[in-house]
Amino acid sequence: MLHLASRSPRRAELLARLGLEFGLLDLDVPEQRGAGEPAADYVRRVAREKAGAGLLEVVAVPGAVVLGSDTEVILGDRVFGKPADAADAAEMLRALSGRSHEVLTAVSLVSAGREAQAAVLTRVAVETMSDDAIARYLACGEWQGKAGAYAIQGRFEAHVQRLDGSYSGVMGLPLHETAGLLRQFGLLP
Ligand SMILES: Cc1cn([C@H]2C[C@H](O)[C@@H](COP(=O)(O)OP(=O)(O)OP(=O)(O)O)O2)c(=O)[nH]c1=O
Repeated sequence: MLHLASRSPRRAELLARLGLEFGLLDLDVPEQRGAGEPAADYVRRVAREKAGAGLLEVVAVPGAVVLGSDTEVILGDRVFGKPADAADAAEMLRALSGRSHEVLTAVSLVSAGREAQAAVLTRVAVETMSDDAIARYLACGEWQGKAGAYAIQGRFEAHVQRLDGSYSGVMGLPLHETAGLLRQFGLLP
């Protein structure tokens, strides 16, 4: 039985598209990047920790497999997680305006005896946004709880010039790579 260790409704919606049944685990795993920790190591570590924390909850269930995932927005040496408030979100959007950044999502699958992971990097080019355009976007509220203060699956897509990589990965769960991991665990044909 598969369990999704996530509070993100997007991840549940995306996973459901693969057509398999799964349970939901409500966990709160701290996301704190270590000093000097490379972004890719950080995203992979947090995804593994989410899956590992989930496994502790269901370890008594025979055949339990847990999926954990993490998404961060990377701009040079800066890593943007979920903004703390509107001011933080405004700062992130000003930094992303008029340039390309990367969205990195790692997915971990763990069971009692096994672990596997995939990570997907997607390049996203954002048009130049005026302060007014940023203020209008912030007013719609969709930035809340999203890495980098935007949700590509909503109004923000109008500001995206190009995307090279995985659209579902930007939303939080790259479906092609996730299906590959689930196949390795015998959960998908
Ligand atoms: C960039 C981007 C991020 N996001 C979301 C995906 C993730 O839910 C969130 C990044 O935060 P995460 O810490 O990866 O996930 P989460 O806290 O929402 O959920 P959980 O840890 O319980 O699984 O940002 C979008 O929905 N659209 C986007 O375009």
